[in-house]
Amino acid sequence: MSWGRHIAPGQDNRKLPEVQVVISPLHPTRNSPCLAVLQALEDGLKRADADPSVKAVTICGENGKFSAGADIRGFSSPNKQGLGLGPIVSLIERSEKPVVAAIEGIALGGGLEVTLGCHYRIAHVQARMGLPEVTIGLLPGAEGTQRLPRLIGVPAALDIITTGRHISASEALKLGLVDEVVEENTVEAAIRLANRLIGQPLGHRRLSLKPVPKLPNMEAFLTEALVKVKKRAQGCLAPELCFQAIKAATEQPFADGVRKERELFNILLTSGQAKALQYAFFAERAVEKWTTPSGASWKTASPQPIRKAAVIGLGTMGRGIVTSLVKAKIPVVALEQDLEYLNTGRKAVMLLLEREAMKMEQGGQTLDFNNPARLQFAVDFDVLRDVDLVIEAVFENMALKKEIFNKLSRICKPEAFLCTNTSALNIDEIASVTSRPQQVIGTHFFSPAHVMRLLEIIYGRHTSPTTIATAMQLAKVMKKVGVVVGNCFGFVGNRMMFPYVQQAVFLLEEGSRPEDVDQVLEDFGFKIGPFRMSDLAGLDVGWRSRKDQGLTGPTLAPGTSARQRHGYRYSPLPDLLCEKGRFGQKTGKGWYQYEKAGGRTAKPDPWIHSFLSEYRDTHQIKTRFIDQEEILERCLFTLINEGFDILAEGIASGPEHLDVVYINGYGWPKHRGGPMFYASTVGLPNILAKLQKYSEIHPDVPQLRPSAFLKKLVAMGNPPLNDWMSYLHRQSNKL
Ligand SMILES: CCCCCCCC/C=C\C=C\CC(=O)SCCNC(=O)CCNC(=O)[C@H](O)C(C)(C)COP(=O)(O)OP(=O)(O)OC[C@H]1O[C@@H](n2cnc3c(N)ncnc32)[C@H](O)[C@@H]1OP(=O)(O)O
Repeated sequence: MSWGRHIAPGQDNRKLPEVQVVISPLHPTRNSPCLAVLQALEDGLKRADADPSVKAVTICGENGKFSAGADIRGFSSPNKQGLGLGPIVSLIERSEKPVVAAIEGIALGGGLEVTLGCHYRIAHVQARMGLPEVTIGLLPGAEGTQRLPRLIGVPAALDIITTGRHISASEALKLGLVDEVVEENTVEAAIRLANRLIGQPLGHRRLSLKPVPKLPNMEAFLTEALVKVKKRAQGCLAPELCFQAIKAATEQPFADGVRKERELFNILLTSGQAKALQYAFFAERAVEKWTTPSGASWKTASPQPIRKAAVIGLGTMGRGIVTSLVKAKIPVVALEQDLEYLNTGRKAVMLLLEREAMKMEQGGQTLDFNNPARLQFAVDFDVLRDVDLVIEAVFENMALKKEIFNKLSRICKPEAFLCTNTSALNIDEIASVTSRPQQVIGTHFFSPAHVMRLLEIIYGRHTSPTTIATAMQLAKVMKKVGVVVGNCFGFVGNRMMFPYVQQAVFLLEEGSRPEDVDQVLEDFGFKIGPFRMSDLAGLDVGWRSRKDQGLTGPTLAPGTSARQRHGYRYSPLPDLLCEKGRFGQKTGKGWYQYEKAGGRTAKPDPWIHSFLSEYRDTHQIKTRFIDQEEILERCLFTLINEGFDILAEGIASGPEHLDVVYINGYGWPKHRGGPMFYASTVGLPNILAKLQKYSEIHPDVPQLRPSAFLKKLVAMGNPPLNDWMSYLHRQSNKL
């Protein structure tokens, strides 16, 4: 931080003296001396106040960035930061000399709270503002929950604080969060304004002295708002506590509201949820720095530019992928096998794009998709000659994919990248039919592809670092989180999902009902339990895959035991449902019943209950009561156990990768940090002990047998998650 006299350029000859206070940089370094920044700000203000030659103050950031707020790592250090900013904001507000904030770049969190203490705020047209504390499990604890509603009213403050969303300068101006938006030099504009304000009364600009603007029916508004906040939060504490703090602003004087804010902030700060959310923040950034076991890395690989892309197949996935590419402003050719499929696909894509355009318009943005240079539909592979990258998104069938890749290899220009959207198939086998396996890569999108943030990026044996870097860059441009993983059946996400779903089905065999299992996992925080998920995705998808694997259907060897495959436990329950045409929502019946085919409201189905009971009788399974703890442990611990195997095999380069996959692709509750982070909070010895217990009871379920890597970590003394990977190749004499 620096401070000094500042004479605004282009001023009149009176040359009014003032102070420019420069505050914290955009990216606080790891151990950013935040307290030092605060101290310097306080000292600067006090000196400005004491110096009679100083008539006004402007506060701005360094290098064209106002502030990204506190260094998030500081919240988990013993000397927790953030608590000291409130009094400084008050100090700014109390200043008898006008204080103007010059907001450039970003003003987030504590940074924005500083501006709320200022008497005026000027923002650059490209600046973004927000109070994202809720996203890291906190609330704006420097009196922000008390000042913002006084400035812009309760509904807008509630929206900004409970969602943590960033807003543009133009929206900030509309809301009254800033007084002026400028296109030129913001600091100079702020200095000019500060000079004009010298000697003018400031009382009405001190937000702590203002009442919260009234609403015709504040109580009813708040009641309704709380329901919405809780629904969105799905077990996450921070949004509700943000709400409570804002409610306090509507009911209590400023000082009491600040006390309440502090009390709520401390609850959040010491909650495990804040720690988990802050871990998730850094995990998402850590996975950008990908590496592979062969030594390829983000540091040395450079992405190639993608000027034009193609998508093959306009089914559900292809439509979403095309929409994402158009939104990312990448010209795209959408290809289908014949005109009939093309027309159906085109209509669906246009509908998606129209909806997206409408959403974007609300945020003041436009989406240009009616331009053939941006989006072209075709049935002829010849149009793919000049594209830089193709994403194949056809049916999950190896023979079909190989046929397409062979064709692509012959038609596309030699430097084009060939991506396959698959959720499980072998990338090497697909690449083997091309003459450029180094440019073949898996890009596993999640449905709906234009909404879901995860992109699993799967490298094969021959995939080049440039290809990985290009796919990662594509993910970034599409505003997705790319996670680089190795090639194995189901990759990371589905491979971990398999034992989870398998346990859920075994629990039904033993005595649970679908709604019991779903409830436990939804109470844990999953957006949707495994059976509701299966009904949504369609039971026929897994059925087809099991038929392909010879686990069921006509290729199954005669005399195979109904509940065993290859000597291990198998449940035919999902197959039996499919044989009865119960594919889930699409047929109106699955694990639940629906109001009609395509219906969305799942209702427990008495038919399923009696079907399960008959099934247990047939197979002489004694129905038993299964408690919530067992449901949770068997489903989650087998998923986590698979995660340890994945790490040990080098399929993912760290636990953060698995966590980012699960948070962004599988509805894992972010406030629990992802499955591997959750495992670290439960304690690896506890997980191991439970797996051992369940494995003894169910010796024919290999997924319950503790992973060797998990055992090793326990033997090594349950090290912190950050250190796990360093134990992978260390010898343990305790094993
Ligand atoms: C004097 C007044 C100023 C205020 C000083 C602070 C005083 C503290 C007192 C009060 C506390 C108040 C509460 C808070 O402020 S909580 C923090 C609120 N802020 C945030 O949540 C912002 C989080 N950051 C982001 O949203 C983005 O990083 C963004 C700033 C928008 C930049 O995005 P982008 O350009 O895409 O860059 P990256 O996200 O990849 O980030 C680059 C690297 O910077 C690291 N980073 C970013 N923000 C923080 C942060 N707040 N704390 C610690 N580290 C941060 C990020 O991890 C990347 O690191 P690396 O390169 O190692 O991966």
